[in-house]
Amino acid sequence: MTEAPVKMRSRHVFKSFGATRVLKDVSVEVRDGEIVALIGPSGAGKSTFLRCVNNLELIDSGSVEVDGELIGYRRVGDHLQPLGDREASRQRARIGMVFQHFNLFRHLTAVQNVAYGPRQVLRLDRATAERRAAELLGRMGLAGREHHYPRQLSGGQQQRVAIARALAMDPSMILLDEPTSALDPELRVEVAGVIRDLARQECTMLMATHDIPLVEDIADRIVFMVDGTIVEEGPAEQVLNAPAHERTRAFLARMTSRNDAPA
Ligand SMILES: Nc1ncnc2c1ncn2[C@@H]1O[C@H](COP(=O)(O)OP(=O)(O)OP(=O)(O)O)[C@@H](O)[C@H]1O
Repeated sequence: MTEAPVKMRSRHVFKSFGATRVLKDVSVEVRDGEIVALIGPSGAGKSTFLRCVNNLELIDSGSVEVDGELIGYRRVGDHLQPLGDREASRQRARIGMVFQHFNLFRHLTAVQNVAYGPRQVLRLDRATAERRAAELLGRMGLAGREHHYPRQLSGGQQQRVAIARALAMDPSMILLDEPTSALDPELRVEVAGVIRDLARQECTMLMATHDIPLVEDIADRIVFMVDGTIVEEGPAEQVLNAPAHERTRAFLARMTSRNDAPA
């Protein structure tokens, strides 16, 4: 079987915030249609890495490419120059991002939240953008909630609006940052179901998560990161069942026992 083409490739990414070195030589590949789970303890740098892929943060050195295009910088001769605002937001618009705390506009309804990007960035007219938004909300099981404001929706429903919002831009890939971790168990199941459906539709996803059952369910590959460095990566089944590294084993044991603990 030939391997799918590479969708996202990071090479030797370093990122610091002041004196805090957060990413230290992170090289990751995500292939077209692949679901990659980025796992690891709190503070490992998972969110920061996703933010770098989406150009919400600029890396200090190394490179990130999506569909072969350099993210955050342009080459000028031998040098790299940070992109201007316009180019940076064009890149951001091509990569969907779903956040832990949904990040919906509070003053916009569900359908307006989903239609916002297509109207502002893709320049769709209002009727077309809202019709497409309503269709996507329907696919997320939110028919009838189109005109609700975020405060009138449960956390699970808000996260499904956020996923619809990401899909509305026809993204090249979707980054999910702890999409289920702000949710109660039953709402988590609801959102996990939507993410599982997307995985079946061969969306390309890179997801930072502590939700090991969701990882077991949908991930093709796992990247395990500790303290800004990748400790282990491989096919999900292999990493979950026979982790090669002691730190991966200890982390998974800790996470699994926490998930199995009575509520
Ligand atoms: N904007 C920032 N300014 C300063 N430090 C930051 C900033 N963003 C992240 N950090 C630091 O970077 C480190 C990694 O944070 P990050 O949120 O990427 O980790 P994480 O693996 O996603 O953790 P969690 O699982 O808790 O979400 C932490 O020490 C954090 O305090």
